[in-house]
Amino acid sequence: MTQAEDLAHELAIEQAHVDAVYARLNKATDTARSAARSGADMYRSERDSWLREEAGTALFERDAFSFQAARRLAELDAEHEGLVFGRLDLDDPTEREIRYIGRIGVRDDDYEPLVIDWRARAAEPFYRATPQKPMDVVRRRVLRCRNDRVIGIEDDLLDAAGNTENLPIIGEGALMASLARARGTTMRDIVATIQAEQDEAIRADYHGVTVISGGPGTGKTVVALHRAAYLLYSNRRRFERGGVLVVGPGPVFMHYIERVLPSLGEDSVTLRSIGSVVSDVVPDVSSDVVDDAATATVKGSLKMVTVLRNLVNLPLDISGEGPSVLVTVKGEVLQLRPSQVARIRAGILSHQRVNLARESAQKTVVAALASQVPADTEVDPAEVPGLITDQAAFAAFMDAWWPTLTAPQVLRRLGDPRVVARAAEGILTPEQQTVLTASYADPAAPWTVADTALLDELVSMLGPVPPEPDAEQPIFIEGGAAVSEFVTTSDTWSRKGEPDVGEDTHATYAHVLVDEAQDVTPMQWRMLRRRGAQASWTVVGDLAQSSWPDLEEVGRAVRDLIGNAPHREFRLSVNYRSPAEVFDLAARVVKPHYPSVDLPRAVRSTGHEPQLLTTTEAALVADLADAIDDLTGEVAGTVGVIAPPSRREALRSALQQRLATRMNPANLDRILFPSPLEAKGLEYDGVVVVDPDVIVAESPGGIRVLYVALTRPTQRLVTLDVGAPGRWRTGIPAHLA
Ligand SMILES: Nc1ncnc2c1ncn2[C@@H]1O[C@H](COP(=O)(O)OP(=O)(O)OP(=O)(O)O)[C@@H](O)[C@H]1O
Repeated sequence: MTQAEDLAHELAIEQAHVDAVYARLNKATDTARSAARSGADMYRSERDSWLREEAGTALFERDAFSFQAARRLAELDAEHEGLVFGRLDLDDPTEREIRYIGRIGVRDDDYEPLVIDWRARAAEPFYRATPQKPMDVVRRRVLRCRNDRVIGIEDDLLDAAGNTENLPIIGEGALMASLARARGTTMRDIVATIQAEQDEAIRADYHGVTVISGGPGTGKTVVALHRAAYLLYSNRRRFERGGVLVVGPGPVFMHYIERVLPSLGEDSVTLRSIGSVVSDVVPDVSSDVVDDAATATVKGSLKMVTVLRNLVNLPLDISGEGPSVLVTVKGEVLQLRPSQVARIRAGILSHQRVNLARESAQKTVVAALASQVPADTEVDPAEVPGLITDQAAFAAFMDAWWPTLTAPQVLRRLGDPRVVARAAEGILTPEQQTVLTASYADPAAPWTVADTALLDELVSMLGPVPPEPDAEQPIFIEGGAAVSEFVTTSDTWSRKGEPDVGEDTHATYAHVLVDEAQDVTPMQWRMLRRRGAQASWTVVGDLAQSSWPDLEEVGRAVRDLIGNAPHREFRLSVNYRSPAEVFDLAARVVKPHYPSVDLPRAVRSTGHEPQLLTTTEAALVADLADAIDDLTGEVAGTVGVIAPPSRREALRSALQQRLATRMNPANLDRILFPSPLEAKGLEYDGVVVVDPDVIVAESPGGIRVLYVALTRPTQRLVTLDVGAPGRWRTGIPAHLA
């Protein structure tokens, strides 16, 4: 047979099997629907009307198995990628065996596997077998399908000495074919081409902490997502009930990865950007606004824990000497001076949380006032507390002195330099205090990503907001001390409609997966750990890509998380994203600054060296437009334009106008303008990095953020210096520079 005939023959064989799988699933779907219709409630799942594996006790196990598969089929259909993607031809000494591997497992009427779930043990050789250690596999085959049609085949011969009779080898290898494909705007799963070192990390034990590290493009993110799917498969009861939380750097990244788990048939994982983790305890707060470098550094530091604790303990009015309280009981004047009131507050807050301590604060004040009633008065001592608390002046004092506090109210107080001076005294330098105050100067400014971790910290310091009957608003404080400063700096003072801090229960999960962990600040780690007090963890990152200035601090945060828990580490060593030519340049840029950088091996070469261009300020927009235009012609997928934050908006609007007049609209949609931080974790077929020196200057991560930008292309890289060749080029060989 010719090669083409071989291929046609093999495609027909595989199509027949895939047809059998879909026929079985269609049957299961029909049966499941009619069972659901017949009102068999015991078989209903909590989430929808499909039958659950666990609930189907009265069914044969094979039916439950297929029902579960049918339930997931709806998700998978949307992906247009094949349900069945692999085949193993095994040759053990006794017989030849064929195993089909797919996104879900399906069995035939006799409970024989038609397809094995990729996460099952029997599928392991698909990922682990090598020519050196074939694990009885003679031929590994990857099937490319579009919906239910088989459209391509890629084979690896793993055991040339095995029985290869009637086993033609087709194609040139699935991995390379997959890597060369154009990229769209969302990440694809890699279930058909997971490599052995990746598979080990995916299937690692779940207890304690699993750390996955590796350079750019080594598949850390995609591996971590497959691991989440694997954990759900191998321990569904535990992880589906307890929940799996996946945290990534920002909404753009979350959008990029959001289809991967559904394409693996998993829809029960919670995805959150780091700026939206807090939304379970401070509803409506979710941010993708990034502070400037100096502010982010202050807000991310552990020093803020003490600053916030001081802030919570600080009297609400710091302009005067503080409130006093004065009541009369049967003609007796009872009063506490401001210093006495302040002492009581400090004493209570040393061991109780504000929102839980109002009752004991009131009791303490009442007791101190009652003790002033002379022994010889006629009043029954048991009645004194009631006589005090019944008075409007006392109620007003309590409301002003001890209002229920919400985290947003308290954090906004940092807009007042006097408050910052008191709360941060001896903790932050005067410069840091100025930076902090400035960032809260505008009470209407949106919360930033760094603020969300501070809000989360405050929620746990303040305690839950108690459900309150409609209380009177505070009117005045004895002695004229007003609370107006507090009211005006808070945009959420009104009790009606204020963002309710809610229960003190942060949502907790059985497994927390943290991607781009090198950028998680110490304050953010505290926020994440509240979500996983009993959880096991997967932590994914690459120190060389960190935007945080203090790498030692990043390492310490992960060591603290591990503590005494069991843990394991995996290092991924192959860069599947960047062509070798591009990665070589990026490595030369980062290495001198960061000699211990973990540089992966780039497996693919395109033959295209990066283009290092220089332009002038005046010609920047025109030259950039030309570079983008060229790239859209050279690559089939996306083009990313990564410019320094200070230039980004102006460039984007200038370019949009210019490009709209000369490019076809379909190509315009392929062009994206991420900020250097947003580009983290993402990839584009072509990338233009604009003004690299300024990207370095504007980020606390410096050169490491440029390294991130340079490692985003899957095909072509262009850099554009403005004015003169940038300093970042120092050390790059002449033929490139
Ligand atoms: N085994 C594989 N088969 C096919 N593609 C793969 C494989 N492993 C990784 N890739 C692809 O390589 C690219 C990089 O993967 P991913 O984004 O997960 O890397 P990363 O290590 O998280 O990168 P970075 O640190 O730069 O964010 C993705 O397009 C991914 O699909």
